[in-house]
Amino acid sequence: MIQPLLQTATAPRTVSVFGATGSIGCNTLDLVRRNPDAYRIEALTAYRNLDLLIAQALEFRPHLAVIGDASHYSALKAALAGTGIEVAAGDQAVVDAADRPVDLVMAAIVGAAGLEPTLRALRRGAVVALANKECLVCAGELFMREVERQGATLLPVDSEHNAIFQVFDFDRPEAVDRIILTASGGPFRTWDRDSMAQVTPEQAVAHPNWDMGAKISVDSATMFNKGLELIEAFHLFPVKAEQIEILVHPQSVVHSMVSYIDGSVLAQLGSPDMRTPISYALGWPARMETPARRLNLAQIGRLDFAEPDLERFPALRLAREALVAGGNAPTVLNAANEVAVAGFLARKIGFLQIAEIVQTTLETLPLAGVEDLDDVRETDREARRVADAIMRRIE
Ligand SMILES: NC(=O)C1=CN([C@@H]2O[C@H](COP(=O)(O)OP(=O)(O)OC[C@H]3O[C@@H](n4cnc5c(N)ncnc54)[C@H](OP(=O)(O)O)[C@@H]3O)[C@@H](O)[C@H]2O)C=CC1
Ligand SMILES: CC(=O)[C@@H](O)[C@H](O)COP(=O)(O)O
Ligand SMILES: [Mn+2]
Repeated sequence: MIQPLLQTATAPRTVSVFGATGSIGCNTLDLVRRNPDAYRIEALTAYRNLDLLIAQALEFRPHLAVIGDASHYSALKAALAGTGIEVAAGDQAVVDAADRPVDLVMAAIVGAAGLEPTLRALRRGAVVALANKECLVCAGELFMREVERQGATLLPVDSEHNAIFQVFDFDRPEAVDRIILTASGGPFRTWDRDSMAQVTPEQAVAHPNWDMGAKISVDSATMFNKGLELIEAFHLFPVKAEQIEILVHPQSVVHSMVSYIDGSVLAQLGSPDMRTPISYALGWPARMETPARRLNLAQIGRLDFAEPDLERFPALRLAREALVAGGNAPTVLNAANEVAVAGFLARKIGFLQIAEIVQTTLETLPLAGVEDLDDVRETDREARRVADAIMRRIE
């Protein structure tokens, strides 16, 4: 049983889970299930997975269950009738669910769709456990400005950023030399480009180490995931872009490292199980017990590291260029990637065309400043339109 510092036996921590039906959402609820006295669920949100949302609502008895796809409203209402659980549907209802006062919000919606509810939660002053990296890619500066303005607490859940969060000396950032983001290299780490041209969605979502949703699994395979994480790290930690390195580490045991000016390198290690970083956020500032397999380095025997290959994985180059260019470029990169990944999963385009579509979209749209959230929304819409048009030409 956990014993977080901010909790007493009579006051369970209240939690809302956005993206409850996804991989992060389910892992979060698994930890809650194992610690029933320590947490109470306020709101659960899903998008299309009605059956799972109903099952989760019946098990965890939140005050509110929201389905993003409004066509499921009646079915959700009927299934939860008589339970006392409030029901809502539609995109706006997902955002409004973030108004519910809670101790912690798990932001685990996939894609830029997570931006508005997460911002709403920040504005209400919730502690936000952030899995949704696309928030920071498409609106990093505005998002972090909002965090500062609200004095909000942001707890990184993405395994690499959670690792860095655990070993970064926030009191002495000037002592940090570099951040080293580890990358598994994905299922095609050793493949040549000709072979990658033929891969199927089934092969691309089969990550060697992690069990994740389809979109992030494809991102890992193209290595856009590491590109998005580069931009995510830039916004989360007080370092310059050139201080963030990417290092291929196929075993996903060292989750990331911070290198200090005295030559010390601090790393966080663990079995690849998202329940460890999720638990760090759920229990924060205390640690809680998880069922993650204990690391046995003697059994693992060796850990490998290598430089990333920017020729075979152009996503890494594109993401760094977008970060350095700034302005609307990261928003465009993220939106085009979301469109291209969806197209690949729907078998409209080939694997290598994901990065091609992102690159062409970036080349098509002029670099411009992003002043406010309306600019982000407009850039996101326009980039999706352009990426979609490029995809149709390829199809
Ligand atoms: N999975 C992992 O281990 C890791 C994930 N992350 C990040 O966490 C986030 C979630 O990833 P993951 O759990 O894998 O994703 P999944 O695809 O497994 O789950 C996504 C969740 O978001 C919901 N959703 C999808 N589209 C919308 C929308 N338009 N509006 C509202 N809700 C929506 C889905 O609902 P439904 O299923 O009901 O349609 C589901 O609950 C991503 O940003 C990812 O990059 C970061 C590190 C590790
Ligand atoms: C679990 C997690 O945080 C993922 O982002 C993971 O890191 C993906 O693995 P890659 O290193 O292959 O992108
Ligand atoms: Mn990650």
